[in-house]
Amino acid sequence: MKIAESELMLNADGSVYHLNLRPENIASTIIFVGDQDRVGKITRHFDTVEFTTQKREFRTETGIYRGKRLSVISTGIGPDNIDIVLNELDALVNIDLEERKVKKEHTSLNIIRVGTSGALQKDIPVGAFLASSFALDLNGMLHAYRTENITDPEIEDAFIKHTGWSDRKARPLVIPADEKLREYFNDEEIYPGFTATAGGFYGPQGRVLRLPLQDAELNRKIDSFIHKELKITNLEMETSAIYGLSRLLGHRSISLNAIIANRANGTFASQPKKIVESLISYTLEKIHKM
Ligand SMILES: O=P(O)(O)O[C@H]1O[C@H](CO)[C@@H](O)[C@H]1O
Ligand SMILES: O=c1cc[nH]c(=O)[nH]1
Repeated sequence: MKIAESELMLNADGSVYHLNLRPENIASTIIFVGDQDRVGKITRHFDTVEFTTQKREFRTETGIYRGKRLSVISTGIGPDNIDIVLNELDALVNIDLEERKVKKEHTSLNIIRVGTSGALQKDIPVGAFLASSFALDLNGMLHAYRTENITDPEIEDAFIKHTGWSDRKARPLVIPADEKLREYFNDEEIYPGFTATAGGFYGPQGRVLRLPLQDAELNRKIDSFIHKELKITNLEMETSAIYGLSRLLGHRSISLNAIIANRANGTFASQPKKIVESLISYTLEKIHKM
């Protein structure tokens, strides 16, 4: 079936609407970052950069890092942007853009997020690296899709009960990382994590500046949730959306985060950029050996 022009929007040069990319512009291993300025901080380690583009917050650079072709894409902030980035990347590899038809053969991408995050547990220090074994979706974007086969209702129900989760908010969803990537990034330099993904930075992550929260105790209840030794480790704004859409579309993903704040201790890194730089070096070395 042909996909209508209004559903798969393309630019005049045939590139996908928001990312400005054509199929030949991307590698099969893609690093996601939130911040568009982080793209160059990664590709400056590359031997060569063959392609660069940017539209809005979505910057892409593709090149060679120690013999391996990689793309780096900035996703901007939040799960709503991940909906755009993952659907458009998937279209680049799994839809014939000229015919506007889904290809018979499926192509799977490797997606590795290099992000920043705030730890929720006192014992995960600022400066640590964390690989999310699981994601807890607190924002709801994924409910637009059929998620019943990729989520974990047992943990979700326990979390809903423990927190007294308001039924006026979207049901939280638990989604695992890709098993092979999780195994590969399971080493002593990096904390294994259960990452909560919020739809905002302030209220949705329990921060109070001037506005009172719907549930002032929610962060404390998230911190104290334990299910079969699993504790929620950190808060950020993309991981669950990446895991959910990757699973639904048949791609492999893992999210790595530089811990730049500790919410339980009330601390913030004096040099967050340095922590991100170290996570970039760590990640590139691991990808090189993959
Ligand atoms: O540093 P990035 O990758 O953007 O990640 C984190 O930082 C942003 C908020 O400051 C959110 O996108 C959050 O997920
Ligand atoms: O606390 C934090 C730190 C970085 N990014 C977030 O989304 N939250």
